[in-house]
Amino acid sequence: MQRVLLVDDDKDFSSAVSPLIENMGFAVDVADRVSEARSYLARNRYHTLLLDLMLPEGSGFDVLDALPLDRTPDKVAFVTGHSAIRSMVDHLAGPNMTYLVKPIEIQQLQDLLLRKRESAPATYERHFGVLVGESPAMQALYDMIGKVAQTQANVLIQGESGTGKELVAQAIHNASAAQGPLVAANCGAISAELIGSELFGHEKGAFTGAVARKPGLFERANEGTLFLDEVTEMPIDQQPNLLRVLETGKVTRLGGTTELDVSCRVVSATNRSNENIADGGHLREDIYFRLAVFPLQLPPLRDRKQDIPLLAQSFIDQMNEEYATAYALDDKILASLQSYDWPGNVRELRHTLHRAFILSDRNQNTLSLPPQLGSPFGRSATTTEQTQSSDSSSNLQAGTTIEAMEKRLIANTLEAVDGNKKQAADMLGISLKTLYNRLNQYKQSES
Ligand SMILES: Nc1ncnc2c1ncn2[C@@H]1O[C@H](COP(=O)(O)OP(=O)(O)OP(=O)(O)O)[C@@H](O)[C@H]1O
Repeated sequence: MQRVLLVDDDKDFSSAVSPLIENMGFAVDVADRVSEARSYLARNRYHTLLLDLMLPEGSGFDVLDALPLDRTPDKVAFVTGHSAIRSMVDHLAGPNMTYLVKPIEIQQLQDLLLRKRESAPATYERHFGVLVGESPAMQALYDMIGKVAQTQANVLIQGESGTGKELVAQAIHNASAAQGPLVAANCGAISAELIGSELFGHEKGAFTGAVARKPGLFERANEGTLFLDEVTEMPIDQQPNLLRVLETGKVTRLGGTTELDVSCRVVSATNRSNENIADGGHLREDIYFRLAVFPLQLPPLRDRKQDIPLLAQSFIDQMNEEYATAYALDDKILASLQSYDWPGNVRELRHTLHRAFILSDRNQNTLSLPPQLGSPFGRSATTTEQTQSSDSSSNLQAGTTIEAMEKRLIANTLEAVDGNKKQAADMLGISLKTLYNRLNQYKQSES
């Protein structure tokens, strides 16, 4: 939620205006002196600063003087009892500076806060260098990331596909004092035969094809963070080896005899729910408790739709930078992005904007969205009937590529088994590894 800072020593005025601002969908902080305002500004970024000119300890300008460069609000309004202030503010003002004369009318506040919000590009912060979003759910997540990063606790991140689990692992690593690197492995994509050697390393000659000594991922992540994505897809017979390393902090390479000390935080991730992990026997209970010392649940995007404008703006900014373009998002586009449920979460949003970016007319600078939002991985925006009829009409249409058909088949199968990749691979008659390879290919071609 965007924030407003109200700096005024007139307590009656602050307590009358704050609820009005809150009703307009903002969080409000109130400061009654310069030092308090500065301390709020050091901690938060504000959409609007409402500033009384005359304050204990100085003036509203003293608050502005101390504004951190990266915390410039979208708009500053001086609040005064004297209309004579107008000429002064007009003289000083930039396009985002204005004034309000007491008593303030609701309409004036709405014009100031809401009109600006509609027309200005959303501004966003990258929390821990990577995560965008200011919804209460994301704020709570940042709080937990900040706390757990100060410890060495292992973290299990759960959430639907595309909610940002990998990014959260990066955020935890960034926020920690780790000296070593972040090393990532996708447990579902490594074959059962190779996973031991990938994680723990091997000595030369340990098995056919082991032509040289290879350190494992645990060793490479020493003093850093090991990210085990899709940890619940790790073959069950490999899990005791993992447990041993987690318990002892020692690793023995395959074919080796020496125990090596390894010290790293293990952050793991899964799309599976707690019930599915337990009932499906995907993770041994003892491993679960070692990995999930600190469990984190990522909210789906449909439950934090106020993050959509910020995320969308961040993706458009990235593309504009990469292609030296100047596309903007208008209110109509934002409204239609916010009206969709994004079953594929942030990844699907990003993909849709990328597609829109490619399709848009570069001379117009305004992005045009595809007529239908969503991807083959989307599950809820269209009704089942709509999906079935569109499927049946296009299933065997001449001109569809085999690759597109394969992608659709994989998407539909995953949908039918509620995202369970093992079951989907079985139904499709391919190995889990092949399924992951395909999904990774699609991911790469979308990003
Ligand atoms: N809060 C966020 N801020 C910015 N980008 C985000 C955020 N969350 C997700 N993304 C972007 O969305 C895409 C998917 O994120 P990520 O790969 O971390 O999801 P995931 O939950 O690990 O998905 P999967 O379970 O399918 O592996 C990436 O392009 C990532 O950069």
